[in-house]
Amino acid sequence: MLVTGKEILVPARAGHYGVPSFNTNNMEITQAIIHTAEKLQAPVMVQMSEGAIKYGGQDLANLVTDMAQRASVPVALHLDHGSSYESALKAIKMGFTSVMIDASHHPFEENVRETRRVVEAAHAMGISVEAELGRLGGIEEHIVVDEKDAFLTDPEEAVRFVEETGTDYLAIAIGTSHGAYKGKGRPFIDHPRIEKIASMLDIPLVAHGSSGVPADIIARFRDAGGEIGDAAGIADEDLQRAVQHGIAKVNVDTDLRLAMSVGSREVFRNTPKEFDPRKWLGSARDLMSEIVAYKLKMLGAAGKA
Ligand SMILES: O=C(COP(=O)(O)O)NO
Ligand SMILES: [Ca+2]
Ligand code: NA
Ligand SMILES: [Zn+2]
Repeated sequence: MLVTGKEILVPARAGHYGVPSFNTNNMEITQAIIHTAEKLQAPVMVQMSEGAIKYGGQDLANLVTDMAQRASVPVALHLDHGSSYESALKAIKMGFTSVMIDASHHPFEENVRETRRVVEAAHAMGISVEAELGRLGGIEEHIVVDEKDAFLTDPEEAVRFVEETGTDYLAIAIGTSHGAYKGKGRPFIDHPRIEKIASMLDIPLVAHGSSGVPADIIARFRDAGGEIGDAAGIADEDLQRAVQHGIAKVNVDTDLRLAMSVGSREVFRNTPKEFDPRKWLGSARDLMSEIVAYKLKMLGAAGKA
């Protein structure tokens, strides 16, 4: 069933498990996410960035909301990194049941103002809101935040921010970053900071940049002709500890991008004569489904529908 993000994330925080929020851009990714969640009887969130909206538009939004409505588990359609009030409202008009307003690169007061506007409008329409305080390293679709400008979320500021905005859940910067290169070796996750914020805020917390960038997928990507540098992701143990302490939504995009690429590239490499798209798209869907299943189990969402 199609539900709001709040209906999925409030139980997740209370139950000390994480719900992955996977980015989608097409039918196969969406099927891998929702069909696997149904198999594992897990709640799940499907998210579209503004780039995905540009790429798939209402066609893709309708595909997601239709599959979500027919699903046997709770599914939300979430706007990832909404960059303005207009973008958030447009997404709600398109059928999204959860919207992020990402104004975290602005000064605190401006972030509060922008976020509060979205919260008032979204709540008037029964839609839940994600906001962000703090700045992740890496590339957020519309802005590049380089390391020196990245700053971790201040707990006291977070309390003030939630009081002044009324946001339903809060994305915090605690050491993760977007993309395949999250740092040399195992990225530092600031668990004391997560635990301090969680002790002061009872709303669900969100971890962006949480892909694991698994070594076996990276090796298969290279073996199938892909080129990638020394990629590194977030360790499962760090996510499993984080979801014990307030993180309820775990954003994953890179891992499915890599899996989709590996699934298709291996078909191109193994069967050069193949020209039935269902062969490489189906292989991509299968590998993405494996990744989705792993995440749902690892984060504890399996069986929680
Ligand atoms: O935060 C993310 C995705 O992060 P990854 O690049 O680690 O998948 N989307 O909003
Ligand atoms: Ca941001
Ligand atoms: Na988001
Ligand atoms: Zn993100």
